[in-house]
Amino acid sequence: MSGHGDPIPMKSVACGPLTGTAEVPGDKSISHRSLILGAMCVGETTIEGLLEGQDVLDTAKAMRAFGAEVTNHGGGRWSVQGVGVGGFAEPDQVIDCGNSGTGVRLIMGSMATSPITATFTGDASLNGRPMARVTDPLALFGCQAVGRSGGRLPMTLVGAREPVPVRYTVPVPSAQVKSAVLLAGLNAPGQTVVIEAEATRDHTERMLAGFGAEISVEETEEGRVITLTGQPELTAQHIEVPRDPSSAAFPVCAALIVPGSDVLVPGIGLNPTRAGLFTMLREMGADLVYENEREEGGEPVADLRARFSPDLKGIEVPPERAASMIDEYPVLSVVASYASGQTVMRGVKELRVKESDRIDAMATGLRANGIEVEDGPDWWIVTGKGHGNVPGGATCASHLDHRIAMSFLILGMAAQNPVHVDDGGPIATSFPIFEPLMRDLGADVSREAG
Ligand SMILES: O=C(O)C1=C[C@@H](OP(=O)(O)O)[C@@H](O)[C@H](O)C1
Ligand SMILES: C=C(OP(=O)(O)O)C(=O)O
Repeated sequence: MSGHGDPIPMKSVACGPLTGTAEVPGDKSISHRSLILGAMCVGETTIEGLLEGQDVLDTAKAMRAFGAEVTNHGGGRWSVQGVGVGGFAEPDQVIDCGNSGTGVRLIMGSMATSPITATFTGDASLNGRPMARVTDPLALFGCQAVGRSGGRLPMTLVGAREPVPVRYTVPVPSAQVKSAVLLAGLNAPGQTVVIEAEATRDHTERMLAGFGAEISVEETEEGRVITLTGQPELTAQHIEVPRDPSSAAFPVCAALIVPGSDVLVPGIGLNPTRAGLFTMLREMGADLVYENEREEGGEPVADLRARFSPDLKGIEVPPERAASMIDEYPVLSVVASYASGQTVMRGVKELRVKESDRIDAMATGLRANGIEVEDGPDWWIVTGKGHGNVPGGATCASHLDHRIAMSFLILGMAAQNPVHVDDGGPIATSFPIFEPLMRDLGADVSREAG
């Protein structure tokens, strides 16, 4: 979905206690991978609980363009009839990945070692994001890429005719880069090795093993060394997608700052490479409890119970925890605004190349709402006002970024004055039911006349 509809201005107003159960949608990362791996295996993969956000719908459409049969059976049940590793057809249309960095980067990896050509584009946000981080390692397999200056979309990839396996050390902490290389390695003969100095989300490794690939992970002094044997026959799977911890973050954080709240967020994936925010919140003094801890479909899962926490303390976020909570810094900065003292976030340069420059977007909007924020190239510090003292009252720009829009709407739920966002439209990319779900809990979130 390139481009974007008319802006949807929204506001949130301080509300009474948030109570009840928040059933957030399926995990975005696992949803993308289910469709892509489903398309790359032989047979029919069935998926339950797929996230039906626009990012994932765009990946579903892309997999159809590469020749897979993708069917929506309703109620979050989907199936993919795969074409096998190396079986992708050449798309006869431009692949539009909309707002999704994960979608475009993983799909580029999955086609890079097939003898086909594909052209990729996205919306204004995605077309501004760096792609060389993916096309550089894909070039080592023999894939050529031509795009706009600065390695930006739109971009055409000519897949390698005779791919060679690769040994690659990922230079930035990025699960998207790691995954693109592993997916490309699937159709290269021999062993592809990916080394990451810092552990990032490991869904691709787990799911590749689940689909029957030969893959091993070794912890060494260099970091995590992942070895994948190319040209396996992947076998179709049944996948139950756990609920998304990055979406759960919004009702959880709202409950912590709205007086009297008590919210249950069931069935949340708590893969340690994703759960950094919840650890942080507990260290800040949040009343956040894991109930009914269990394993589902190879991923740790629990029900999260979040209650109003009037005595939150600002703390320093360990930089080595950044990858496990990378998408949660915007909403963490909102909670930090209601804490006492400073929340210090370092080693977070990657936040500047997401759907927006998230440090800049949050710093600007928080300052406009009366919060003190300092920032530098790879750090920022939020000085909390303490509970009850957040002024609010400003209109914040969401910059085509779902997490920025949702974070400012959470800010407004306990502020002295309503908080407005110029465009809530992007929320549909990852959390299409955000508005009704938050309203059901008791939040006063609404759309405003444009
Ligand atoms: O692999 C993934 O599913 C994702 C990886 C992260 O991006 P980076 O790889 O750019 O850190 C994250 O921000 C994104 O929301 C999802
Ligand atoms: C960074 C994100 O997504 P993507 O990179 O897939 O656009 C996100 O969902 O916060």
